[in-house]
Amino acid sequence: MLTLSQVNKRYPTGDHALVGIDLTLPPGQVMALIGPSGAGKSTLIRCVNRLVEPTSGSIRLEDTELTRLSGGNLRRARRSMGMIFQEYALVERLTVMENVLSGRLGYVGFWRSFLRRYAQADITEAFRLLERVGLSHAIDKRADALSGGQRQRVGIARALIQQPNVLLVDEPTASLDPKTSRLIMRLIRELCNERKLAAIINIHDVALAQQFADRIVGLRAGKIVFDGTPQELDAQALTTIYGEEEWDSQLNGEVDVELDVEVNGEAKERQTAGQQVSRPLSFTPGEAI
Ligand SMILES: Nc1ncnc2c1ncn2[C@@H]1O[C@H](COP(=O)(O)OP(=O)(O)OP(=O)(O)O)[C@@H](O)[C@H]1O
Repeated sequence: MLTLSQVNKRYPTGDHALVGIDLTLPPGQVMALIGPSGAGKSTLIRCVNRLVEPTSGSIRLEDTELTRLSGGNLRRARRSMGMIFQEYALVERLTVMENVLSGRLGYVGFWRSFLRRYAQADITEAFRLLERVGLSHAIDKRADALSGGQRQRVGIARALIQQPNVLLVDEPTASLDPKTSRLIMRLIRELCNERKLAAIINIHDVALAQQFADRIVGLRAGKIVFDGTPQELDAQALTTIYGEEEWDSQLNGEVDVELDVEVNGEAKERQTAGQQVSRPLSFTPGEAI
C-alpha cells in the first residue's frame, strides 16, 4: 500500500507543483494519472521515489516513511519501486540482457556490481522476463539497435526484475505510435495483474488510461480534481481536469474531420466528413488544446 498524505512540492522557482495531495494506492491497483501539461503528474511520481524532494507531507510505502530516508535506506526503498520512463533510460551500448540485469544492481554487492557479475537466479529470471515481454529473440542485441516499442519492453523487464512492490510509470507511450502504445499499456496491465502489482501511470492519452487503468486520478494545477473509475470519467470530469472542450462529441465517438482535397494538383477545397469511430477514441487533450 502506498499512501500520500498532504504532500506539497514547491520548486525553488516558486512553482507550487503539488498542493495538499492525499492519495492511497491499494495493492494491485493500476492507477492512471492524467491532467494538462504542468499539472504536476511527473512531480508526483518523482516525489514518491524521491528523485524530487517533497517540500512537506508524508509518503508511506507499506511501513516505511519514504520522506525521511537517506543513504543506504533510501537506496533499499527504491529497489521496491520499479520505474518505467518515457525515454526508456537504457544504456545504449549494452545488450538487452545486460540492460535487464542492471535492474538487479541495487541488490548485488559493490564488487559484483562493478564487475557486472550476476547470480544464476537473476540470469534465469531475466530470460524468463524477456520471454514474457516478447524479446527472447533479441537478448544479445544492443539497446541502440532496438525500436521504441522494444526499448520500452526492455524498460519494463528491467523494472520487474527488481521485484518491486509498486511500479512508477512516467509517460510510457509518449514516443510510441498508437498501436505500439496500446501493446505496451496492455503488457503493463497484464503484468500488474499477474504479479498483483500496483502502478501509477502518468499518461496523456485519456483513451488509453480509460481502457487499461482501474482508477483514474485527474490533476489540475497541482491538486486532485477527479478521482474515480474509467466509466466515471465523463465530459464534465474532463472539463474539470482540462477545461472547456467539446468532450461529448469526442466521448460519443463522432468527430468531424476536415480534409484538404487537392483538385487537379492545384485548387484546394475544404470538405467536412462526419466520421464514426468506435470507442475508446484515441485523443490526447494535452495536444488537442
Ligand atoms: N525542476 C523544476 N524546477 C522548477 N519548476 C519545475 C521543475 N519541474 C517542474 N516544474 C514546474 O512544476 C509544475 C509541474 O510540472 P510537472 O512536470 O510535474 O507537470 P506534468 O503534469 O508532468 O507536465 P507534463 O505533462 O507537461 O509533463 C510546472 O509548473 C513546472 O513548470
